[in-house]
Amino acid sequence: MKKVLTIAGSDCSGGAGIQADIKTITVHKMYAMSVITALTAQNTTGVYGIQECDAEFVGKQMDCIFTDIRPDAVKIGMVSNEKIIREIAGRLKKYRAQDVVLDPVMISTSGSRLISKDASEALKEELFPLAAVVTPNLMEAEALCGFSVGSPKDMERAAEKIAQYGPGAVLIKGGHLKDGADDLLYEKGRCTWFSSKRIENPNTHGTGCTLSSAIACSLAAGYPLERSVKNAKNYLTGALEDGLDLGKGSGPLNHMYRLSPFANGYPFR
Ligand SMILES: Nc1ncnc2c1ncn2[C@@H]1O[C@H](COP(=O)(O)OP(=O)(O)OP(=O)(O)O)[C@@H](O)[C@H]1O
Ligand SMILES: Cc1ncc(COP(=O)(O)O)c(N)n1
Repeated sequence: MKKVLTIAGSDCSGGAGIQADIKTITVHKMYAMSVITALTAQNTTGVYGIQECDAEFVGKQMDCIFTDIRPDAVKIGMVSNEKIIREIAGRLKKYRAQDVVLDPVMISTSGSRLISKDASEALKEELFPLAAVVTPNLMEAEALCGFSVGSPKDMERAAEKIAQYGPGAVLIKGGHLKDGADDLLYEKGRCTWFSSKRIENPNTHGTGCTLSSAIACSLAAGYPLERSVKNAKNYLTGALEDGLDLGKGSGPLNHMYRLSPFANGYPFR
């Protein structure tokens, strides 16, 4: 059984963060482990409170995992302050973690800041060089590269700039584009586009968390990055297309949307 670790914040309403990650990993028939960096009080309408975890305790959780059940891949989501980021980076290096997928979560769909302003620098310096791929959305790409990113051409320019922070690759997600929902993978100077039709569903809470966990699962299964992104995009599209409608705001995805193809193990071969 492949093992995948998520290092992220808890979303008590189950749509994003740790909960979305564990659902994704489990539906991929893999063993999910979690290091919780923060508790959030949130639901489909917004984020109403954040309780950060003590940084040393984040490190302790990582020690417990890496010295016992070693993960085949790691997904990183919400890491809200510099101390937590440094603790995570130190442990990833110490344990030589492989196949790290970093979702640089900055602001929630509902508009709340999930990372402190000064932590963005630490994220770039400490965690980007350890990641096989980083997966910013358009707004995060803007914050990282310092110019506005609203078109496919901008995405290509932004990816090239973000790649300079040292990750293996950059995937800029196009979920917030005006037309379509095309994602751009920039790897070793090469751009590959992953196109999909735009699904008219306002319930997109946790799409980024789900995509990054699904990429980590495919990497854990041994697929190369490009194919892993393709698999993850297919998984995400199915979970969004299913049209689950829960809560009063932007609701969660349906991870059980086609459970039967998963019955015999990893479904994308
Ligand atoms: N309406 C949509 N139709 C089709 N695909 C979408 C749609 N919205 C988002 N996606 C896809 O979902 C994935 C996540 O992209 P998005 O840009 O929404 O990330 P995000 O903003 O980080 O997500 P989150 O909502 O978790 O913060 C991408 O593969 C994107 O193309
Ligand atoms: C704990 C946690 N992690 C990540 C997100 C981002 O997801 P979204 O942008 O869909 O709100 C979130 N809302 N909460």
